[in-house]
Amino acid sequence: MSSTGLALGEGQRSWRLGVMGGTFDPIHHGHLVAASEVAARFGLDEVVFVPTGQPWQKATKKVSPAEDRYLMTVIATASNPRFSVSRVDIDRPGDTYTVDTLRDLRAERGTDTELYFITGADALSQILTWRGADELFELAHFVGVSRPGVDLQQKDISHLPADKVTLLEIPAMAISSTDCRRRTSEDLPIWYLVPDGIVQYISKRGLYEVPENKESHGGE
Ligand SMILES: Nc1ncnc2c1ncn2[C@@H]1O[C@H](COP(=O)(O)OP(=O)(O)OP(=O)(O)O)[C@@H](O)[C@H]1O
Ligand SMILES: O=C(O)c1ccc[n+]([C@@H]2O[C@H](COP(=O)([O-])O)[C@@H](O)[C@H]2O)c1
Repeated sequence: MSSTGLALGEGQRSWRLGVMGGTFDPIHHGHLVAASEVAARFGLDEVVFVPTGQPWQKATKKVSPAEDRYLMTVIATASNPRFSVSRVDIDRPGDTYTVDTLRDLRAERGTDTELYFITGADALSQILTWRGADELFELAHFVGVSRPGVDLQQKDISHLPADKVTLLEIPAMAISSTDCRRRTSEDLPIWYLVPDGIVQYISKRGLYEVPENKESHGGE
């Protein structure tokens, strides 16, 4: 890794680190394809997956324990040498904000690391509602990826700094965590929507067995 704390020498370039933040409840192939595609298109050296601690925008929904979401993310990414997982968000108390995620990764990896935050294009168009929106663009470049149901041509990002934001069409994967949870609760298969190890983990831990609308808010 280039994050040695020493200045970069001549001919060396900074380490390009993709940051894929998500609730990952559970992680699925849509997330993995998005990370892989952005890595290829931006020449990223590594993509770090960062499971959220407490996603404040999902405060009224039941979210599985952070350790389950973290372990599923580790299992799903283990076979790719360029993928890694960070605990920065789940180890930080309180609600999760991306500005804290990026500050922590910057402090951990050093200033010779360029950060590329990967998110759905739908989320990206809302980014000015995120905490510390101005600082976000100083810390990272933002890549908004397509997902089924989101028309990139319709996304207006003219209010965002043009040199800090890119929209990227990726292979369409009509998969959502919501649908994986619903299918599990209805005893329908999720094979091939998520990596095999995630099917096994969900079954072993009994996650999502009760329909979401029958549960009270739980989480941590
Ligand atoms: N199928 C997909 N294709 C591309 N991007 C996706 C896909 N699913 C999720 N993402 C993006 O990955 C990031 C993390 O997503 P998240 O963990 O919330 O998954 P999700 O499937 O959207 O979950 P939920 O259905 O519970 O809202 C978000 O920025 C989201 O837009
Ligand atoms: O910082 C914020 O205010 C903020 C608001 C909404 C979402 N995010 C981040 O966007 C990523 C995807 O979030 P989600 O809820 O779609 O899983 C995840 O890393 C969140 O922490 C961040």
